[in-house]
Amino acid sequence: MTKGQYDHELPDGYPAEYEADVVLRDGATAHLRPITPSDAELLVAFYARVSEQSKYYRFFAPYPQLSDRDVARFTTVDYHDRLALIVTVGDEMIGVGRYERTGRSTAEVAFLIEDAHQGRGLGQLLLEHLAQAARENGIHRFVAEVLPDNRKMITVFAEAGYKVAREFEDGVIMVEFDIAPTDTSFGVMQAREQRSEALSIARLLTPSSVAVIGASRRQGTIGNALLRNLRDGGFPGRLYAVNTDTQAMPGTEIEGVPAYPTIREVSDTVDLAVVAVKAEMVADVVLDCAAKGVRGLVVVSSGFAEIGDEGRKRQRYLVGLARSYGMRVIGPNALGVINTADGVSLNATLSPLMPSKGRVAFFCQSGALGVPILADMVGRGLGLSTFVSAGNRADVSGNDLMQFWYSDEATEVVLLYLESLGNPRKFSRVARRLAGRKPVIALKSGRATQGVPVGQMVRRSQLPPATIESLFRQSGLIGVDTTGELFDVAQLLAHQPLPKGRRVAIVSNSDALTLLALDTMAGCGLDVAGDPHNLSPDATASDFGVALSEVFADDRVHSVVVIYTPPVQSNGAEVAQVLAAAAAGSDKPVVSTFLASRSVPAELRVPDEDGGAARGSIPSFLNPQYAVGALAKATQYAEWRRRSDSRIPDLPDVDTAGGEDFVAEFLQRHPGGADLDEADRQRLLSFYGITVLPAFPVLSADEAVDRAADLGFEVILKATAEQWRMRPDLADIWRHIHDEDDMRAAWAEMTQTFGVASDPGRAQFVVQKMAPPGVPVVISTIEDVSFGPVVTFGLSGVATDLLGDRSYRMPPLTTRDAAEMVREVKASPLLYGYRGSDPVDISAIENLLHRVSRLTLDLEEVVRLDLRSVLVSAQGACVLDTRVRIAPNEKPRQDTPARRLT
Ligand SMILES: CC(=O)SCCNC(=O)CCNC(=O)[C@H](O)C(C)(C)COP(=O)(O)OP(=O)(O)OC[C@H]1O[C@@H](n2cnc3c(N)ncnc32)[C@H](O)[C@@H]1OP(=O)(O)O
Repeated sequence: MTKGQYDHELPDGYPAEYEADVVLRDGATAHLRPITPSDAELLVAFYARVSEQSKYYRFFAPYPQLSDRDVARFTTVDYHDRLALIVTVGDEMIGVGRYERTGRSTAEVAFLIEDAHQGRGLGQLLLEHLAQAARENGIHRFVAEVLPDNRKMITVFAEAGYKVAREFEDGVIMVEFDIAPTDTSFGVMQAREQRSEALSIARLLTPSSVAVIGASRRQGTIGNALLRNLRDGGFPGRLYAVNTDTQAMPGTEIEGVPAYPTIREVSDTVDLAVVAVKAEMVADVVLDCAAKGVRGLVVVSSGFAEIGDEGRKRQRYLVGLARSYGMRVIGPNALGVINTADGVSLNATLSPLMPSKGRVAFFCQSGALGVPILADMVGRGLGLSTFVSAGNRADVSGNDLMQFWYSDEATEVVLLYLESLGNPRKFSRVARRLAGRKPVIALKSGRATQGVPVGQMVRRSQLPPATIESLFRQSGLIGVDTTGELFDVAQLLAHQPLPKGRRVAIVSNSDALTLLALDTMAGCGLDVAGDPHNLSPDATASDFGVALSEVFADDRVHSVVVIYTPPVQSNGAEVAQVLAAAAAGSDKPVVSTFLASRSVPAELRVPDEDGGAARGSIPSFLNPQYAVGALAKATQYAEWRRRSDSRIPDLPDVDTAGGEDFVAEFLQRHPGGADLDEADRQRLLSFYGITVLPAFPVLSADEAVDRAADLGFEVILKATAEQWRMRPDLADIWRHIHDEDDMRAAWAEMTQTFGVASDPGRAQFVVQKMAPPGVPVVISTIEDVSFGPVVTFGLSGVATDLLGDRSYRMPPLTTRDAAEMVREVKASPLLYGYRGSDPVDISAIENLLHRVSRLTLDLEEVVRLDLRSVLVSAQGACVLDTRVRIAPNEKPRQDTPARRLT
């Protein structure tokens, strides 16, 4: 292996003077430079095995460039004020890290640290090594970055006495390690994952050379179409056709492209392989690609997870194989990828139409929809940056792409067509981060419950369809219902600024269309800024000009809708020119309904250097409802972006480790999972600072009286069985008890109403101290197949239940999320003081919501958590009744060989 074989782009912020030649302890020299994401990526792409006696790490499934006898060695050198970690294989250095001393005791680790939930990951080993090296060098502390969702790991550190220091804007937490003088074992670490993910996707999407494997000579076949589309899409790099049925002879061509029987015979390097051979042959092709040093695969072939168990096995094998050679895979069963960037112009898809270069990126989960959707984009003249239809998403997922687009400068707007959300816990975090930087418009199908095609791979959400919109909104996603709307909103956001508020001015020469616009505005929360400028049907361009200059100058106007219906003697071009001139340079977004167009008409276009529509171009919609609808979505998104009070509260009293230990111990007692009894529920919730008013099971009237006396009256006597709780026709399941006589009378009555216990040994009633009166509310969590954990809130009662009056959010909850959850339910006025009642302590509800959210995120095994009776009053919240279920976590981990150390 030679130096320079890997990319060494330095991340921002590393001064060049960190580069230097240094002499290693054993006398060898090495060129020292900061570790880069690609170094780190390279390192974690190895499987490593540790020889306990030495500091040598053996790679047994190495990069193609390394043989399985290669041994990586980690050496630490002291270089001026910095320590450097040098990773060498044989005589060659494959990675260099530096950790920096400030004073004599602090060092910083600039490393990618790999997730090591299962066993000891390479990142963990690196850390152990660093700790050792630090100790040897008299360094007592260093700092590493951790992603906040890795709570388990943070807990491990906290327990071991490491400080979790600061939380940064993009959610990275710095952990400070105090290096103990003796052995230190590190827990799970994951950092810079996003940067590394983005980097590998960027490489995959910008190949200099591409081979189509299975490039058929027969027109009309998939392999042939892929080759032609690449060729005709203007790919400027080197293109090769691979077809086993060709001669290994110079000059052999398919579709005018140099052809070879296998990729191994291509004399050039190949960056990307587009694979369209029968599923059974894909693994062999992958091995050939690995030998060739290919970096990425787009596997179009079907016959994988979508066909059942056998295909799933084949898919796992494919991904494992590819990743063990450091290759990323798009697919299998993929439509492919497009990258319109200058100098790339890559159309590795089955779509013969390639949209022009633009600022919109598109992740399309459906292959079948991909082709018509791309055609629609071309029809609308909507420019594209990248398009990915990743098929079964066995390796590269929508989440990965969102991470890539976060830092992709060519992309300003992201479109998602989703059928399911992959890893939902990750989805909300990644989406929220991306949406904080650029608009993300999402169309989610898979809401229907009837008539769903058999064998559909999509996991169906159990949540009421309307809640999907609110879950999207929480993450800052712009949810839409149709592909038309997807592009309408994209047209607007790709070309116009975000509205600064809700007030809209309408300038129109059609009363009928103005009315339609006003109706739509009323329905979607936009306000009218003053009276509409209703011009006569035969208004001239200068009439429009006067009205437009007024609204653009008016500070009360946040955005402008222009409706123009041309009279018979059309002067459309003139009106368009006037509009374009009036809008130029304005920071108010403008939308129009103009000559029944649904793109950016030539007159309203600000051309960019490629002849496309640049920012400032004014999109035009088929009718004013579409225009206003798109504006409303943009306005909501802009409001989300402006929110400043979105903080995830700290909850310092939460004892995650206590909760985890409890769950582990509970699962030992109940290996298959079980509902928790009263005492266990109290204990578990106490780790999260949730106090439940104790309830004492009683078996007889005498016992009930004794208990009540112990507690001191006032108490309640409550029936506990599930079947009674749910029956609206029965009298109250609990009674307020003042004294012994009350208790005896109530006992007699209630045992009469609810029947005598079938099992006399099992208590059917509990005695509980009387809680202060308040409004009863419910807080629960649901584990949804599509969205992952979801926290819900509502007021108790049959009516609110029937109406489904609940709010839903994905954890973690920000302070804003919790506040909105409470306000959003229709019955919420009862909490804020209704008809003379005292307002309740809203912050107590919000506090409980945060604790429940945190517990759900921390303890995945808690599959159900209901605080099903919480009384809230002006004095606070009192939790009366809960239900909790713990079950073993059977979700398969998304481990791939490159991420696991075996
Ligand atoms: C919903 C969407 O649209 S998204 C897209 C999802 N993907 C799909 O729908 C793809 C579905 N189709 C498949 O998966 C098919 O199996 C395909 C397209 C991969 C292969 O199609 P087939 O026509 O069966 O392939 P076939 O075995 O005939 O080989 C095609 C060509 O590749 C060549 N070939 C076969 N194996 C290899 C190989 N290992 N290496 C190189 N070339 C090969 C053959 O020589 C043949 O060339 P020819 O047509 O010039 O004679």
